Amino acid sequence: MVYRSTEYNRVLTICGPGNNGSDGRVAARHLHHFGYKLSVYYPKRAPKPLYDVVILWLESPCVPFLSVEDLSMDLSNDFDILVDAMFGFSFRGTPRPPFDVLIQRPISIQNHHRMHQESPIVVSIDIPSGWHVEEGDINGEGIKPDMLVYIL
Ligand SMILES: NC(=O)C1=CN([C@@H]2O[C@H](COP(=O)(O)OP(=O)(O)OC[C@H]3O[C@@H](n4cnc5c(N)ncnc54)[C@H](O)[C@@H]3O)[C@@H](O)[C@H]2O)[C@@H](O)CC1
Repeated sequence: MVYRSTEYNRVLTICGPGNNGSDGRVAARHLHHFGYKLSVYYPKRAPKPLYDVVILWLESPCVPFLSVEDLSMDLSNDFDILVDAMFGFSFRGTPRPPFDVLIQRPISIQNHHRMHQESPIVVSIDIPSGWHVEEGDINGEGIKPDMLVYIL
């Protein structure tokens, strides 16, 4: 582990509506068992049985699913790691609500805090959210993660 749970304990996983979001919830489950303190934000739930199973694995007092009201304006106060599981290789165009605002939150944290104080580490799964799978960060508004987790 590069970012050990003893140092980087509080993790927020932000999940999108597709399989990238499912990867995020599976990652959350594993991280919980590795000793991290997990929270999951999954604002746009897709009605798919497989996705429901992954939610059932997770939903417990130990891994809260947050509502938008639970998210503080400045996520850097509450979390040491943000897991970006919003979009993977099927992302197209520019982000639609609520992800237009959500994608901006890790980016603005990185821009505002990095020079002055510690900010949460941003870890993207498969593809940084907002990037086109082949053409990259076309709009220049995608997430620039500290770490990308990609499994061949
Ligand atoms: N297919 C595979 O081989 C595997 C895929 N996996 C994961 O699944 C990801 C791909 O999953 P999906 O194909 O479900 O796609 P994504 O999870 O990348 O996203 C699809 C969802 O995003 C929405 N969306 C696309 N563009 C949007 C925009 N501009 N604004 C708002 N919503 C938008 C779509 O309507 C759809 O609901 C991969 O990147 C990877 O993380 C892994 O689970 C393992 C295997």
